[in-house]
Amino acid sequence: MQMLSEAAPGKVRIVHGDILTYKMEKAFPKHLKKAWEDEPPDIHIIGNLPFSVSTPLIIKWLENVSKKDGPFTYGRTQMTLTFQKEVGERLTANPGGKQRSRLSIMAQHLCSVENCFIIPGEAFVPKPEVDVAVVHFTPLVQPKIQQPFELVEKVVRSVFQFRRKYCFRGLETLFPESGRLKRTEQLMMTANVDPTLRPFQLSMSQFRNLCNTYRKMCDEDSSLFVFDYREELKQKKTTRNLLKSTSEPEQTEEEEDQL
Ligand SMILES: C[S@@+](CC[C@H](N)C(=O)[O-])C[C@H]1O[C@@H](n2cnc3c(N)ncnc32)[C@H](O)[C@@H]1O
Repeated sequence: MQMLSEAAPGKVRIVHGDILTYKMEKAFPKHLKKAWEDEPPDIHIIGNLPFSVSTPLIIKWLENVSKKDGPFTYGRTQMTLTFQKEVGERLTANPGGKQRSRLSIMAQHLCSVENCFIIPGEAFVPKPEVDVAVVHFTPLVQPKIQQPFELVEKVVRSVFQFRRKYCFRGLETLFPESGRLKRTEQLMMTANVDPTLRPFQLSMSQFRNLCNTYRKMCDEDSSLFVFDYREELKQKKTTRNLLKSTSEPEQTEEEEDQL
């Protein structure tokens, strides 16, 4: 790095810092800024980071894309980053694909994502245990789901939490126990999604319909978005433990899923 800086005086600036906290919005000259609808700016983020950093970082940057802040205050800044091969496959997986997951929807609803090529592990010294995928991201002018990042995250996380079950099972967890079945049916019918599809089979437009319908339900019931299924489970467990001495232990839904 130092040699690179010396070989190109005035052209290379090296910043020693943590990429997870570095304020990228201050890194480049203001005149490079482009309007969001314009072509991407003359700024390209390239990173070959440890896998433990690149995955949390892409989630953070996807949130920045959604909010048009951080590196995306300059417009639709493009990124080329390396990931463990399997993570690269998840980022680019299509509906029905084995690797279709939360990351596929979170990345593809905000960016056009391209798996450029694979670098075999042997290319590195010391050789890592896994192959490396080089993935390119260009933020979309119009996200495919036009809802806040946190809402999309919540719906997508719920769908994929029971990967091998019908998508109905995961979506149920968006609703409190009282009225859960009725509201899940209402969500699926309004969004026109077959409840017996598996999470990995859902298309982007089905996720969009689910997010839009869930948003309407949240607008009608202000307590819905903050509802936390895990918290409800925890409270049920506490109540059960209190009653344990007088009754047989009951099996919770979460435990059932682990069997
Ligand atoms: C796989 S090496 C790549 C080195 C070089 N960039 C290349 O492509 O040949 C990963 C580099 O990321 C650096 N790194 C690790 N965590 C980081 C972080 N949080 N912020 C910035 N750099 C980090 C490491 O020090 C290491 O130099």
